[in-house]
Amino acid sequence: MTTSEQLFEQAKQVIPGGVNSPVRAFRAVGGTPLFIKSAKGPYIYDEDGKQYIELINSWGPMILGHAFEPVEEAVREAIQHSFSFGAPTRKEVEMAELIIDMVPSVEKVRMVNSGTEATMAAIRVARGFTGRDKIIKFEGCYHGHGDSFLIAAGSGAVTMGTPDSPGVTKATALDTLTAPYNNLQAVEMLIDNNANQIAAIILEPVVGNMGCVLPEPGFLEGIRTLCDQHGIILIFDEVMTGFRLAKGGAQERYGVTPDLTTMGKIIGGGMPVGAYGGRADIMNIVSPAGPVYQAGTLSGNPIAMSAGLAMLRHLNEHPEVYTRLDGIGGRLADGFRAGLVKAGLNYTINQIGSMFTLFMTDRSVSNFVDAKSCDLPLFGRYFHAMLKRGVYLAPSQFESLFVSVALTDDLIEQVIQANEESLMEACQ
Ligand SMILES: Cc1ncc(COP(=O)(O)O)c(C=O)c1O
Ligand SMILES: NCC(=O)CCC(=O)O
Repeated sequence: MTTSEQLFEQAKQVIPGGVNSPVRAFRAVGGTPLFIKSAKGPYIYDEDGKQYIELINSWGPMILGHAFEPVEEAVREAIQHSFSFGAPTRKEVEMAELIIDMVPSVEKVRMVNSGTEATMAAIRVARGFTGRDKIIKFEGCYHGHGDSFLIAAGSGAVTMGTPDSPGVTKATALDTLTAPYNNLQAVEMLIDNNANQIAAIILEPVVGNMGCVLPEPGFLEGIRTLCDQHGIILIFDEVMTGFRLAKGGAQERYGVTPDLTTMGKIIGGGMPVGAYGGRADIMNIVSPAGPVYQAGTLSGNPIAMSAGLAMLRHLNEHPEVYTRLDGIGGRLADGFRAGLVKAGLNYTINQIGSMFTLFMTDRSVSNFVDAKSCDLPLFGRYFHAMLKRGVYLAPSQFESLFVSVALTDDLIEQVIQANEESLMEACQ
């Protein structure tokens, strides 16, 4: 038995399914999750001392590689002054100013502790502002585990076969309307059939949670126009894409401006941080400025703010990081395509910047139905073949891979080689 196997046996006795978040279990691919001991730069190390090249990077946050020194230093400095005050700090002001500088659509911002908290608060604010109850989300998008979002949800929810989770009340589910991603007509119909009842449309401007799916030309613009025409608040969930696809996120890259933005992952430099922000007139209804309540004992935590500030400052001051990430993502996608050709497979690769997914399907993938057409047993064999070759992928077809800037040219070549061999092995 490996140490990971031993720990997993122990974990299953005391933690549901042995993991603290379902996506970590190897349910969809079989086998035992690796228990991780440490990570540095482009590598992660398991409890058995094995080294893997990282393509998950903590599901996004470690965009500069693991244990990035300026972040480490900032945390070391911060812990000397105690861990939490539950009172305002200078760092929170600096953090808000920096976010507003990097993401121009954000005029005011509130810090929370996770992406889930950010999206839950954002729809409450949209409902409070508009006086309407319903929201529209897209099939296969994941916005954290808030009740309103576990309807046709992507990521771990679809991986585990529970995109509509039990435990969500019927009343809550009725207030969440869903449409296929990239389908403006379906959204228009929902709006027409629910006149003056839609508070918000929330979407991942580039989806990461059914695998990586890009908005088709005109889709984001069309949603923006519909929101303007019908007094609907447009929420971009940039928990994954924020500070990743550009320093100003997908909204900068696509030139479409939401009313509210939710953020997470990179914003905390690896610490538990989320944020939501946007138009000042909307954010001013948040308590104590206004009546919509939202709070948190540990919100704006000084250690987390220090880590996040160090991360965001680096990204803000080094735009070349994004050029490099685009280069790495592009090279990997090209290399993976070459691997597919060699293996005689006509599968689909979606990539933008440092996000990408190899979908085990011949169809082009632009929505949840397309994503679900993948050969999942083949993906499982491919996943394990990659793992055997020292490449750590997300253990599900319904996830995007996240590249960090720590990936050197040599490592890119190793990953491309591993992909080619793994495709061959998986198809045997
Ligand atoms: C787009 C998106 N929104 C929200 C969330 C929820 O964030 P968290 O896991 O920090 O609660 C995630 C990931 O988990 C995400 O990918
Ligand atoms: N796509 C999945 C995530 O980004 C979240 C990870 C988690 O829920 O643990």
